[in-house]
Amino acid sequence: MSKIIVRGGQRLSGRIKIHGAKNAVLPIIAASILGSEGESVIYEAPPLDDVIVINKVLESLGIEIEYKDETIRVNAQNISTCEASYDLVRKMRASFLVMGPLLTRMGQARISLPGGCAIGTRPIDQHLKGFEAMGAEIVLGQGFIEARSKGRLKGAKIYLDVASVGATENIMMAASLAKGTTTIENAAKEPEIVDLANYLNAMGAKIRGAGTGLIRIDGVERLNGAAHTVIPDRIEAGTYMIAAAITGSDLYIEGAIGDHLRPVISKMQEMGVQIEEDENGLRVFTHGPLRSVDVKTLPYPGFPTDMQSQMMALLLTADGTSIVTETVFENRFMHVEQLVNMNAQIKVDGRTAVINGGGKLRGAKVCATDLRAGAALILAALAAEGETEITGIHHIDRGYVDIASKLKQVGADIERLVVDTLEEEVKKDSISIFTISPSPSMA
Ligand SMILES: CC(=O)N[C@H]1[C@@H](OP(=O)(O)OP(=O)(O)OC[C@H]2O[C@@H](n3ccc(=O)[nH]c3=O)[C@H](O)[C@@H]2O)O[C@H](CO)[C@@H](O)[C@@H]1O
Ligand SMILES: C=C(OP(=O)(O)O)C(=O)O
Repeated sequence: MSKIIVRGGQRLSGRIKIHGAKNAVLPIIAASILGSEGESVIYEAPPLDDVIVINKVLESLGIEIEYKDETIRVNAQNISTCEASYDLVRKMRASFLVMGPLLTRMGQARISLPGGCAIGTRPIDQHLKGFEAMGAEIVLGQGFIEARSKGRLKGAKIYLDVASVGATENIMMAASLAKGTTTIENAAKEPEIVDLANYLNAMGAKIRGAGTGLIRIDGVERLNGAAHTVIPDRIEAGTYMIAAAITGSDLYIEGAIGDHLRPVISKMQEMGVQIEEDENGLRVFTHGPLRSVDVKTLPYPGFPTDMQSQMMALLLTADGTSIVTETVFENRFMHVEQLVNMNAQIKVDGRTAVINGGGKLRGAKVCATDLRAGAALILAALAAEGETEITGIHHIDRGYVDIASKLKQVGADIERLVVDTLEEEVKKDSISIFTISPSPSMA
């Protein structure tokens, strides 16, 4: 088991380079299933545990896949089975994104039910509603979902009850090979949806309106492999922006796209953080104390739920009382208990947390209960007095490449102990097909 040790109080300076976006690359890898001829080449694929898992899902379907130097090559000409096993799907919910591509290309898919996770129940009813509207028959079995279609799926008008990111992606992929036109109303507008649509269009799909609430997909008869470069990870970028602000430092976040981070930039500026944008990234620095603000998470372009816990860590260092309301997931305050162990003053009532900022954070032994909770603990630890020991690091590895070494390089007193290289972790998990460069923090 690995753990991260942080001794707080260091000023940071320099540049941090942002990797490709986890939440963009996962659906893009799933979409590569649709390419019946030619190779897909996916650049800027971050070396994350989640990427390894979805690659393994594709491999288990008989697809040829190679992952080297942050580039994934997929040859999906032959697919030998339409079933994704429980062992893989339980490791990562996003595995369910292979349902749409398999169903539309092969006429059937059988996927284990993705489990609930720490941040909420996370149903998939909107994905299934979309597939059914396109003519698929859905069978819910013991622990699995099977979808079948007689012939090609048919284009349909689909209204999503919630602007679900995953449902929008799954339906968009399924509709790409359907007969006729599909419209998705109340579609999610996240930049990752636009990135997926760009990749699908490069494969030969006809998608318009991605990034708005109304997406129109004119189905085509076949799609082929294509080359695509994944967008930078806005949540990774936002996390390092907060690292700069929480330590009163000056950091340049290389690769961050300001337009993808508008709600985060705006809230941080409201707090008094200085942010300068240019075409290559963002400079984040502070002058003087920060002010409290209220934050409500919402689907894009609202404040991202994936930045809520990190923002809460920052609000602990601001003068005054802040209110954080989580509207996207019903159980995403698991980090509060851990932050309270670090002397944070936070009270939770349902979906609202009241944060009394300005007190001294103290180092403690804490546990990452989920991915972004883990990021928030690292951030709080950077600002805390004394030493913090963070366990549950496997959650953080799902979404951050080399977080400890990236922060160390800009001056943080941080180390990762009892280290396995990604390669060793992969071996333990009997994954042998990938060649992965050892990551600096783990070597
Ligand atoms: C791999 C990936 O991209 N993960 C992101 C994706 O997750 P994911 O795609 O799972 O999140 P959704 O947008 O689907 O979920 C948003 C809300 O809709 C609900 N819902 C969703 C689907 C459904 O069929 N029925 C339903 O009720 C969920 O329970 C949740 O309350 O978007 C989330 C919201 O921005 C982010 O936190 C995750 O990081
Ligand atoms: C919740 C997240 O991811 P996932 O949907 O993969 O669990 C996240 O990235 O914060």
